[in-house]
Amino acid sequence: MRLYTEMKETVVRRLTTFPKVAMILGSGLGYLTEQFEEPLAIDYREIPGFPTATVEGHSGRLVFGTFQGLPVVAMEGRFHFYEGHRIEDVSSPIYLFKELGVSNLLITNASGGINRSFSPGDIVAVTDIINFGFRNPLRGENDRRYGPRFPDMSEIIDFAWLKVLKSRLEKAKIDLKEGTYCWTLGPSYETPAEIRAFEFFGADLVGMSTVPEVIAARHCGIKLLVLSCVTNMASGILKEKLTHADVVKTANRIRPKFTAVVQHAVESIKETEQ
Ligand SMILES: O=P(O)(O)O[C@H]1O[C@H](CO)[C@@H](O)[C@H]1O
Ligand code: HPA
Repeated sequence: MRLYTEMKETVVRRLTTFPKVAMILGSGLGYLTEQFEEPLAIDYREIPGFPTATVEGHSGRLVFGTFQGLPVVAMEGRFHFYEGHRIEDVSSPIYLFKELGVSNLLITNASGGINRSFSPGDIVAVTDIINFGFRNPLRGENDRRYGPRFPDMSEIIDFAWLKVLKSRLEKAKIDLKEGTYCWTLGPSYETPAEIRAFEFFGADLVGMSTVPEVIAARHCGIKLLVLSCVTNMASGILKEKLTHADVVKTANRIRPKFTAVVQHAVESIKETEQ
């Protein structure tokens, strides 16, 4: 689509190396870009047609650099449907990544834990999703240059990539759980009755992002891994009230562990290619 090539042209003018790996950093997880060598930040406002990030904990920059020896780009701040963006704009960064030649995408998010074996601070590899936002970014005319009209969704992530990551984390004695992520539109948190319903339908985690990005990544064939930080137990599971300030606080609390898991995830890419 013309829009994505325009976005690409603006970004490319500033780059010396094309990224191989892209990351979308969830609420409170933007600190990861501090680990990048030779960082180059581009404000979303500089990119034509790119939406702007409005949520606290999402600073609104594309940061390029080197991480674990690989050229990377990270979104410090993602787009959520509840901010008022069109659903196709929520997923537009994925197509920019595709245009830039990105082969691997690591999506991260903050989520509420529905599965009672999870605790705040846990990191969960998302292995499946439920679209309870009932919106699809592929609605409308399909651009066949990116992918098919009816993309397969039977395996949303790259399980070979996850396998390597799990074996690395086992050796490093870092715990990684697995689960199904359920998307709600937000921005209000869920009610206890909604969480009971989502639990019945097989959800382990709940959040207000990720699913449109996953659908777009499957559409255009980028290898995907999704890591969720459980920042709180979902509504009604504990007595506490939910606040975004607490979500960001917990995401910050697990900074060393989360950084280590992402380092291993990027290192794992090298191993899957051997
Ligand atoms: O999914 P991310 O962007 O990490 O953020 C999560 O945290 C916010 C709510 O606290 C919502 O935006 C929810 O989706
Ligand atoms: N619900 C929805 N989104 C979230 C939550 C939650 O409990 N925690 C972090 N993001």
